Parts: sequence; C-alpha cells; structure tokens
Amino acid sequence: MTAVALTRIGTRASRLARTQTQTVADALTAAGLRTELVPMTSEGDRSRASLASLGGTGVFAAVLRTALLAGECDAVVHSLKDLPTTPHPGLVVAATPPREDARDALCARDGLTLATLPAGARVGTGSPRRAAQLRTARPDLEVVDIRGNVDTRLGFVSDGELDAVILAAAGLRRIGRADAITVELGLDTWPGAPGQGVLAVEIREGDATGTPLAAALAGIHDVDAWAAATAERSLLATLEAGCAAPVGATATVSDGVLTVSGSAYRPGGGESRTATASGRPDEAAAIGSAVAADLIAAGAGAWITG
Ligand SMILES: NCc1[nH]cc(CCC(=O)O)c1CC(=O)O
Repeated sequence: MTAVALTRIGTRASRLARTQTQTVADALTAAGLRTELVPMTSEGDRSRASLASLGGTGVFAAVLRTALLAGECDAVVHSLKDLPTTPHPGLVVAATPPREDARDALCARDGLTLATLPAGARVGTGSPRRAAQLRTARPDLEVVDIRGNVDTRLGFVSDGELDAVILAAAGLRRIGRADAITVELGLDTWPGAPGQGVLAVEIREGDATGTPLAAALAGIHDVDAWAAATAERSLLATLEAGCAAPVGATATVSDGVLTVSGSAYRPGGGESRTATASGRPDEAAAIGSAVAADLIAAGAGAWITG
C-alpha cells in the first residue's frame, strides 16, 4: 500500500490568510491529496511600521517564499494583489482559483455611504490608491492612514475612532464579515487593486510538472481569473508600479473577450486618468501593457514615480 504524500501548505497567521489557505487546502483534499497547514509569521504581520519602510511590495510574501524554497512547506497561498509582479526565481504560480469579488467595500458607521458621510468624516485606509480615490470622490473627508489586519481595521469603526474604513469585499466575505459592508464600490468608478480578489497558489518550479500536487492544482485553476489577473498585473508592471501605487485595474472575460481597464490617480486627489482595451484572453499581458502605455501617454506617469 502506498501512502499519499503529505502536502504542507504554508500560511501567514492572520485570520484572512488562514481562511484563504484552508479554502485551497480543502479543495486539494477533495482532489485526493493529504494536506496540512504550516503557520508562519511575516515581518509585515509583526511590525506596525509603514509598508514602505519594511521594503514595500512583497513583505508579506517573503517569509512564505523563503520557507517554500527551503522545503519547509510544499505550497503557499497568496492574495495575488500582495505579490510583486516580478516572478520569484525557482517558484511558479501554479493555480489561481475562481476570483472572489474584486470590489472595494466601504464599511461605515450607521449605514453611511460615500455620498452621505458628513464633511470632515474620518475614513481609514493604508492604501495610496484608496486614499487617492477618496480624495478624488470626496475632497472634504479626512483620510486617516491605518495599518493592521481586517479585524483590527473594522475595530476602528466599531470603537468610534473612525467613521469608516475601506477594505476589499473579498477579504470580508472570506472571513464571514460581509455584515460590516455598507456599500460595495462599483468597479466602473472605483476599480480595485490589480489582482484583488484572486488567490495565487505558489509551488517550487521542480514540482510544477508530473506531480500529484501539480495535477490537483490544475483541477482548481480558473483560466478567466488567470487571464484577468495577468492583464491587471502586466498593467502594473509596465507602469513600474507596485501594490502601493495609486493605480486601480479591472479586467473581465466575457464571451471569450478580455476587457481591461486601468485608472491612475494623482495621490493628492482631484485628477485621474482611465484607459481601456480589449482582445483575446491569451494576449492578456500585451493588453495590460497597452493600457498602461495609454495611461502614461495621458500623463499618469508622474503620479506613480513622483
Ligand atoms: N493588503 C491586504 C490585503 N490583501 C488581500 C486582501 C483582501 C483579499 C483580496 O483582495 O484578495 C487584503 C485586505 C484588504 O485589502 O482589505
């Protein structure tokens, strides 16, 4: 009798990370693998310092990737929007399951909306994109820079310190806190981060072909989520921007056509540019960079590097 090898899946300790990783583990178990979660703490979780001072994009992913390469686990699950756009040597994203909600959500006290928040209301976010979108939509609000996991951020509203926070709808749904959402912000006027709502399962390159793990991951891979994420991330990479850039992107596949829209915001608010293109899903990367080139041509470059 041959025992099924154990697949160890590394995860950060936050409730969101554990829930996301468990979802993937359950799907792999259903596909016949034996799985086990291996919790890890990243510098991004330990520290309250700004993300930029910790090294920016990728601080959350770094510990998991090191453990994966060291053989301490066999797979890791990332929120794709937190993953740098440059591939990591020796590792591959082997699966993106079907996308969750790509929208941002306003979580406000007393059921308030973006339109009904009173002038001067304090709205928390640590994201330069969300801050710029807020300053553009409602220059009369006070944007407050916050850090912390999803529960910590929601706590700022329930304890009265803030009037609202903006979070990803996907994360709130995954941890069962959709009840905190007062408004889902429409992607047309409020695009989310490139890759938002998409999970990425990363494994060692050497395990990517001919293994039971690769076969099981192929079974949970969603080609539309992959095409959309590829286009959005290519847009970000062409802008030479990271997850902290004031850039939103939204791509969808419908009737075999991939449509990609990107928006860049002046960090202080008041101005933005949007560009759109469409084509075949297998041209996702090229379409994403074409949209980025249009944004640069329209003058958005200064907001990203400056
Ligand atoms: N940067 C933190 C982060 N990374 C992924 C998610 C939510 C899940 C997702 O977008 O897939 C969140 C929380 C948030 O932005 O509210």
